[in-house]
Amino acid sequence: MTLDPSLSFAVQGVTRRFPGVLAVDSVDLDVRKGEIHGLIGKNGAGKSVLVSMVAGLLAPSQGQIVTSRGGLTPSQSGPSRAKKLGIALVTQEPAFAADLSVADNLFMGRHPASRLNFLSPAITRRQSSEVIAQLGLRARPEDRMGDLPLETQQLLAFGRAVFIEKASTILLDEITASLTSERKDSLLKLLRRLIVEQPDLSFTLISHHVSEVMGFTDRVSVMRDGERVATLETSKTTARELADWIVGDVARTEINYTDEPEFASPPVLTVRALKAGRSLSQLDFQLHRGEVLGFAGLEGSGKDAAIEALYGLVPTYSGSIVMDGRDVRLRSPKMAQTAGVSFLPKHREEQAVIQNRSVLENAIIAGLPVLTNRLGFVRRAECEAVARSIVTRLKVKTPGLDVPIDGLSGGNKQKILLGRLSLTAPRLVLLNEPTRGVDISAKPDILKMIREDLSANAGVIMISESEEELAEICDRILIFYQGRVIRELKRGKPGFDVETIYKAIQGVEVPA
Ligand SMILES: Nc1ncnc2c1ncn2[C@@H]1O[C@H](COP(=O)(O)OP(=O)(O)OP(=O)(O)O)[C@@H](O)[C@H]1O
Repeated sequence: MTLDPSLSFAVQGVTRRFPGVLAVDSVDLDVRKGEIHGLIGKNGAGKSVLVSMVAGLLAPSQGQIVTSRGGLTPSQSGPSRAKKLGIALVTQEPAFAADLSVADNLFMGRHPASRLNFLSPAITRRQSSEVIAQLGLRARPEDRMGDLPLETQQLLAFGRAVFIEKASTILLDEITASLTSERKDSLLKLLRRLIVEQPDLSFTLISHHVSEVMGFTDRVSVMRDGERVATLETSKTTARELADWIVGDVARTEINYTDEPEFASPPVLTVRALKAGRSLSQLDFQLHRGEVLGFAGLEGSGKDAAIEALYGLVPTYSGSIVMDGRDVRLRSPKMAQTAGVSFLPKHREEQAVIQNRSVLENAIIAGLPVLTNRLGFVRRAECEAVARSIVTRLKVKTPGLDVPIDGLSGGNKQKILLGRLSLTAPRLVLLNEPTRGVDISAKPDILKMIREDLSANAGVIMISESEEELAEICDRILIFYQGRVIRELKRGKPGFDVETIYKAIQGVEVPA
């Protein structure tokens, strides 16, 4: 295992398989010392699996990762080995102990090497203050980690890797995704400053943003379907060219066009000049019964704020929301439900599944008001009939109605949650990533159910990270970019294809 001294690490013929999935397919990749290397590709392209192998969290099925201090192979891998090689991975969800202080977290696991090298609390406090200052954060070494905003925690995880572990190969997995734009800019500028100060460092930056990669990297590698399809000098390429590499040339033929749908009835929802949270600055649109409308955009583009405002989760919104001709104020989820809105949140396990409760209870909870008699007792037989009909109609695989929902697969849980959405006969159904974390076999059933059942008597709005999925089931797609809708795509019209959706989301110019 030898490495060209100009390189920080080399991925050589690396493959990673999971049952039924070839996540990374014979990838070769060189990352140089002193460079910021972007890694970009659509969802599921294999970026995270690749960097997880470089960080020793997953062993390659084949191939090796080589650094100047040694390598990682199918038989010799592991996070502590990667750490010894000077590799650190920073992710969106830092693994900190919420109850410990910032200083304790930053120095966790760094045992004194000798009595003379003892890390006294005064030293860890002082060094923590220095890290905090380098990152320009508002925090103190003694603050409880769990009390700090996630953004601060993420930056501290970065600070630990760079300033305390002094790693030389630093992998950043989408850490810019949830940062405010000022924080993002200052972090990316800090990367450049660090590289100038320490030319042996390298940063490998996974990002979904073409503009970010164009603005802050030296070279960029594009992943598609598990393969590295290109490595480009950023200064010699354009955003358009990069987007072309990401999408590939198969996209245009994937979708079966149908005629442009017509919706003659009055709209169920009219939104005017909606402004909500930090990210949504302006939104105007109408939605009809029977229509499935996609919201597409990068994180922070305003699409999530829009859907949350429509479910009463952003009480400070401004603008007008008219449902079935009536002006409504949606200051709380309760008010939204009363107005006829149902919502499927993105974080199913934390926000929608009732853990340790049965399939039956999870299936009927939204319908309790109509399944309870005048004395307040639940009508058991009706509840069972409702739950059974959800299970049968959506082909939910469960050993019974009374078993805890926890044992069901992600796809089967999601079917239960989607089934219960229609119990209140909503006029507007909001779905945030309905196929997130769902096994592949359940996806077609879920999409069919959205298309055929949920939209039968309601207007449906759906957010999805998958352009393919949006193009498959939506009638119309609104493209959000930097807080507003920059493009509307209609089924049956030119541009209703994966390539256009992807480029429009990235703000890369596409002909209208
Ligand atoms: N633990 C796992 N078990 C089975 N399949 C997996 C596992 N982890 C990832 N995959 C699959 O490997 C493929 C590549 O996933 P990966 O997370 O690397 O994509 P990505 O490019 O990072 O996407 P995203 O941008 O959405 O994070 C996908 O098909 C994914 O479903």
